[in-house]
Amino acid sequence: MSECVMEEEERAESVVSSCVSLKTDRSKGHPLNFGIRPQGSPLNYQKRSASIGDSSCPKGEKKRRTELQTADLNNSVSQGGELQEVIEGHKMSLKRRCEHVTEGTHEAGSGTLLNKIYTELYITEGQSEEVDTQHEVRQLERTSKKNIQDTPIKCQDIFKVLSEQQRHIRVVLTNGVAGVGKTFSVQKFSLDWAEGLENQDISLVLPLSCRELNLIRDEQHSLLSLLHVFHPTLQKIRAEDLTVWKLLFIFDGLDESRFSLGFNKHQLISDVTQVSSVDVLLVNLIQGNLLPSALIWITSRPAAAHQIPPSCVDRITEVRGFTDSQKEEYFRRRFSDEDLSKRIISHIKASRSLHIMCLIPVFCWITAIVLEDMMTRDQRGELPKTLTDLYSHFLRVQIKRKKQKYGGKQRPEELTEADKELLLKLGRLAFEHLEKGNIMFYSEDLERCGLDVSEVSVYSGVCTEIFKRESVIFQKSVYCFVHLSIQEFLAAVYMFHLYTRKDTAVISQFLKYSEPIRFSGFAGLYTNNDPATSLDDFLRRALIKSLESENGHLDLFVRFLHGLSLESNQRILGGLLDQRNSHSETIQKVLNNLKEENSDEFSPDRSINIFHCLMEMKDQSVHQEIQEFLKSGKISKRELSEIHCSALAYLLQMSEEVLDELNLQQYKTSEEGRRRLIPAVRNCRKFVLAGSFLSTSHWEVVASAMTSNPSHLLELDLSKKQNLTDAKVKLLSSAMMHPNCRLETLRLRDCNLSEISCDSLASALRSNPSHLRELDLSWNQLKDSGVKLLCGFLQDPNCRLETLSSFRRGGHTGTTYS
Ligand SMILES: Nc1ncnc2c1ncn2[C@@H]1O[C@H](COP(=O)(O)OP(=O)(O)OP(=O)(O)O)[C@@H](O)[C@H]1O
Repeated sequence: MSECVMEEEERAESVVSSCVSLKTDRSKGHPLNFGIRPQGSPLNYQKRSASIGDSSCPKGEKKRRTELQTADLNNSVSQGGELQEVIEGHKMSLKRRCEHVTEGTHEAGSGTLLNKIYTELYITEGQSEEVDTQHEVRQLERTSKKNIQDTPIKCQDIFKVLSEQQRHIRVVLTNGVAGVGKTFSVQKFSLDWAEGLENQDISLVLPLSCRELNLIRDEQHSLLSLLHVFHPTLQKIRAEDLTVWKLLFIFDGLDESRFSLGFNKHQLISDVTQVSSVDVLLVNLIQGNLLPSALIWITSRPAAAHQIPPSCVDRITEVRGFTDSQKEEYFRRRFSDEDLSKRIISHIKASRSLHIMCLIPVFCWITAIVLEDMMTRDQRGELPKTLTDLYSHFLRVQIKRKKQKYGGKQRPEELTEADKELLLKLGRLAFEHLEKGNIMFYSEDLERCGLDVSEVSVYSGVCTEIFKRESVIFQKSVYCFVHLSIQEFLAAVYMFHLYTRKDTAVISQFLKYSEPIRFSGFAGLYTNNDPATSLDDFLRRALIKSLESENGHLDLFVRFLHGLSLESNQRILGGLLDQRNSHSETIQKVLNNLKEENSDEFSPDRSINIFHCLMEMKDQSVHQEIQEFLKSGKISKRELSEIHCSALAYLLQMSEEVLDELNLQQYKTSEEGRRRLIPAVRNCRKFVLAGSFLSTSHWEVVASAMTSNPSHLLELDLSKKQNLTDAKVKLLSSAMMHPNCRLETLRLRDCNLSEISCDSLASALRSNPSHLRELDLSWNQLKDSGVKLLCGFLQDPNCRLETLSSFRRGGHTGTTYS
């Protein structure tokens, strides 16, 4: 081991408690540049600060101790009080920035105290699978079940070495869906540091939001000048200071960055005064070419996290939102009126979908705003139970707040023509950018939709101006909806409005199918450009459009669209939508369409959204029938329709209990119905799939069940699947290679396996050999070469296989290994 590596390990050891062992290969292959040791690196300080992480230390005492330690550090690294002053100045400035939160309803900087409302979040080390392929609201439904195998980690500990297997943690990547609390975590971490409470071994915490960095993406900067721009209090620091201090750079919201990180091909930079573009500086920092001892924390929504190569990351964490008790804690902290918080908590507990949604803090915030308003005024209406209900109320509360704040002659509940116009322009912005997948808008984007920037800032609860403070440095403001789901809601409001106004041009453009219509139910009914005439026709075509989306980016939009067709929801919106189309016969037609929809061509995950649309329309019949079906225990007796199967798949997937066996043949339903049940494979131990034909999207769901964290699937029986092509075996084999896969039994009897398939299986078995106990390959016409490939695996010392059955059609005997 080279000397410099040892030095790095010593440093790593020194910042955490003494029980840490250095023996690990976790950071193997990480391109850390250990060769450059910062001059006068404060090793001594770090050793002395080892007890900082001691959570048993009372807060006051901890603060006093850490203040002494920080002072000690700063004296040792700076050659005078001047730099100490710089640090103190930076701490004060950061504290000012972070101590208040802006939650959309306040002017920047004038909001609530962070420490008053901050509620501990559930953060885990590692991350759940397939987070990047599904719409975020669907992900949250899936992640709402807490996994037993998850390792929780506290926000303030993310750079600490917590187990014997870990070594120095330099780069941390924190994933999390929109609104889950990543920025709040960054803010809390920074505030605790600035107040001298946590992580005092770090000399400077330097948050840099990617939104802000976007604004200089076309400029050239050195790392030093970048810091001067974003942290003006650091004007006095020099290049040498950066190399001796322990710095933490926080890049918040990688998903919002509009620059691309080229890790493979970029200019090498190791000097903090060398000028380049922001993306190149970032890549060099992450790779450790620039300031190799600096800590880096990157936060991102899951879809963008892949930009950072795994080899550069020492720890991945995932913000999972609030656990059930944290949800309650949130509402208790938020309201000083104990009775009100109790009533809100019990309402949320009584509504399953609201309760699930509140896993994400931003939904807690929306729910808190709506329920507080409804419960504290004299109101007779029903409390919201569906998402459309909730979001309609949210919009109404925002309108009311605006009226109270800025005055106006009419009653706060009433919408003026100007209000309507403004909301619809916002809706247009939301819709046009939702289609393109955009969540951030510049003034030009607003102007294109006829929005006056000053109007938008008045609606601060709906569309937040994010760049207030920085406007001194930058001329450009950036806007976004406070949460993607609000953008989706307003987009649906806009689209529904266009429908009621018969604005066929935009509607037809939106509904245009990407391919000729292939559905049996639709054949001959429409041509691509036919305008939607009736409400049921319009909603049906919007649904198909959403089913066609690969990542489900229109799922929530289409759910809202269905919800908005109900008069009860339109009424909440106070005249924003025309109510003339919602006759009960039309509504019944829409419901029937949803129940009879043929969606066999799409992923079964997408089909579940049809059931959600039904729920948004407050049709509980399918849900109730499935609950009765489950209670009856007679699963093979009752005939199930396709929509029943989607509802069942959803309930089984979300169930707290893991199903022992999912055998598709046991259900009395059509072939499509069986395929719609497949998402339930994610929550069962044994999956039996005989007969049914599955397309790639179905196999992908099975593979995702094998790789999810944790994976419950222990036994997979695919016997008699003659159409198990090489490509599908390859998909399954790749899933078997995944470290999360725990499959113990795999039955592939009579599957017509080719040599290529045997090869894929053999490589999977070799790369992840420790789980599989039983492999049944009987009644396949395996060639000798295929058998040889598989037998190679039997010699692997890690092979745990106990039974390998390989009868051939000719009747050779199988072999049992123990
Ligand atoms: N720990 C928390 N305690 C209390 N409220 C929270 C917490 N975390 C988040 N929130 C609420 O959720 C909102 C969204 O949080 P935040 O901006 O941190 O999410 P995010 O993960 O950064 O989202 P995005 O990816 O959309 O930027 C906050 O404005 C706040 O209302």
